[in-house]
Amino acid sequence: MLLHIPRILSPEKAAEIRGRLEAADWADGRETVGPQGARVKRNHQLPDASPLKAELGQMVLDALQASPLFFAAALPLRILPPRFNRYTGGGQYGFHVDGSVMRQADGSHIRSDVSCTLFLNDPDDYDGGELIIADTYGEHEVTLPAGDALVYPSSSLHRVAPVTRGARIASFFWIQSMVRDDARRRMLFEMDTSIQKLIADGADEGATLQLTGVYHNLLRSWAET
Ligand SMILES: O=C(O)CCC(=O)C(=O)O
Ligand SMILES: [Fe+2]
Repeated sequence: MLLHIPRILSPEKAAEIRGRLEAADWADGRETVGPQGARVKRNHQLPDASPLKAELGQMVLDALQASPLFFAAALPLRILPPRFNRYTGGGQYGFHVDGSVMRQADGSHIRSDVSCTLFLNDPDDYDGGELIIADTYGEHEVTLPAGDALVYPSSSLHRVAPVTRGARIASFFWIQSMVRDDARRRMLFEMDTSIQKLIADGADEGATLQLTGVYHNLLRSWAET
């Protein structure tokens, strides 16, 4: 499931993070991928050991905590510390699939079920830079306003088109979901959003209670914790 999540960060918070990133020491993005990714990856990232990465990453995690839509869509169990990237001067990231199991600093591992790009500047600031995700319906091209995020299955082939003017700045990270299967996670998300709408529309209480029970019982049988 591809889902646009508006306003994870307010425009002010996104601007604050951008300001902090302006003076940052960027490293070659190829340092954090395997050989397959390195062949097609041409961008910059904050180094994993950078204190700024940890500080800004915590701001992103705090903002995610406050987003019920992100929670409903990703059903996060663990989130890898957010990273930050920048594409300029033709920088791009060719088609690749994200690593399936990622090692954390403490030696534990996270399975990537859901990938997320949180856009930190507006599409007017650059040309190109579309996040292009391939699925069975074809290719979806996405650029979003600063502060908005896209979640997409980590299993999908995706790429970032060359940035031919300006700079594209984003945070990106991976989530191990309580529900590993994308199709199940999508059904739960759709059920959750319809229940919320029925409740907001004042639907019959007994019926919404029963549906809420079905939601939780499905989650109970599918969730890994
Ligand atoms: O920059 C992006 O939007 C995505 C980056 C990406 O796909 C990755 O680093 O694996
Ligand atoms: Fe990726």
